[in-house]
Amino acid sequence: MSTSSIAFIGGGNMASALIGGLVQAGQSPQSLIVVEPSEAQRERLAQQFGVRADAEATPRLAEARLVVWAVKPQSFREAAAPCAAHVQRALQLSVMAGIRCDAIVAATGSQRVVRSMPNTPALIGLGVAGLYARPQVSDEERRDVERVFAPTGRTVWVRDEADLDAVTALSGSGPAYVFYFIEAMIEAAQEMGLDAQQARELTLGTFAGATELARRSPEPPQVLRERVTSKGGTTYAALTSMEQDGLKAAFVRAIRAAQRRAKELGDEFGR
Ligand SMILES: NC(=O)C1=CN([C@@H]2O[C@H](COP(=O)(O)OP(=O)(O)OC[C@H]3O[C@@H](n4cnc5c(N)ncnc54)[C@H](O)[C@@H]3O)[C@@H](O)[C@H]2O)C=CC1
Ligand SMILES: O=C(O)[C@@H]1CCC=N1
Repeated sequence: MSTSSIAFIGGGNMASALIGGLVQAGQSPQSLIVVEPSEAQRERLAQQFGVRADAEATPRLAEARLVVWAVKPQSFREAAAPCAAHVQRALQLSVMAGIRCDAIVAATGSQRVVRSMPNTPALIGLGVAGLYARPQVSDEERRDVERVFAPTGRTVWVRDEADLDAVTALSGSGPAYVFYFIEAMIEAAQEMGLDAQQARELTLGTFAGATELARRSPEPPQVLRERVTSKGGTTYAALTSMEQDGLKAAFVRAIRAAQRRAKELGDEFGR
C-alpha cells in the first residue's frame, strides 16, 4: 500500500487527519493525489505534509488504487462528476456522513466500496472509526483500509450499512457532545468563582480520568457512577437535578436526531 498512489477527493479536516497519519507512517507525499478547489487549503496541505494538491480532477487520478471521498455530503455529486472517468478501477473509501454505497457505486462505476465514519480525535491519533465494506471488497482490501486508519486510532467494523448512521450519531458527532459538556462544566466553574485556567485543568482532568477509569475498570459505568454518589451528598444533588431536568432522555433524543439526519443526508444528497 505504501508505494501505490492514494487519491483524496476533498482535502479538508478529515482528509488532513488521514493524510497526516499516512505521511507519518511512511507514505510518500508524492504518492498522494489530492483534489482540493480551495487555494488556502491546498497551501495548508503543502506546508503541513509536503503534498501538492490539484485544484481539479486530472487523469492522474487513474493511478490511484484507493480513492478517498472526503467532501461534504452536499458536494458529493458535484465532486464525483469530473472524477468518475478516472476512478472506476479503484477501491473507493468514503468518510462522508450519510452517502450510501449504492450512490458511490453509481457515481464512480466501482463495485468495491468501503464506507467509514471517523471522528476528529483522529487528528491526534485517538480517533475511533466505524467501517463497513460491501461484499465485493476483499479481505486484503479491508486490511488496506485498516492500514489507512491505523495511525488515526481504532476501528470497528459493522455488518449492516445502516449501522453507520448510528455510528455517525454516536462517535462521528460524539466529540461535539463531549466538548459541549466540557463547555458547560467550565462555565459552571467560572460561575462558582474559579479562574479560567483552574476551570480548564479541573474539567479536562475529570473527563480524561473518568474516561480512562471506565476503560480500565471491569465495572460498568453505572457502578462507577454509584461509587461517586454518596447518600445525601453532592453528586446525588447534581444527578437528581439532572434527572428532574430530563437530561438523560434529552441526550438520547439528541443522538437519535443525529441518526435520523445521517439517513436524511443519504436520501437528500446520495441520489
Ligand atoms: N468533521 C468531522 O467531525 C467529521 C466529518 N466527516 C465527514 O467528512 C467529510 C468532510 O468533512 P470535513 O473534512 O469536516 O469538511 P471540510 O470542509 O474540512 O473538507 C471538505 C473539503 O472538500 C473540498 N471540496 C469542496 N467541493 C469540492 C469538490 N467539488 N471537489 C473536491 N473537493 C471539494 C472543500 O474545499 C474542503 O476543503 C464530510 O462528508 C463529513 O460528513 C466524518 C466524520 C467526522
Ligand atoms: O456533523 C456532521 O455532519 C459530520 C459527520 C459526523 C461529524 N461531523
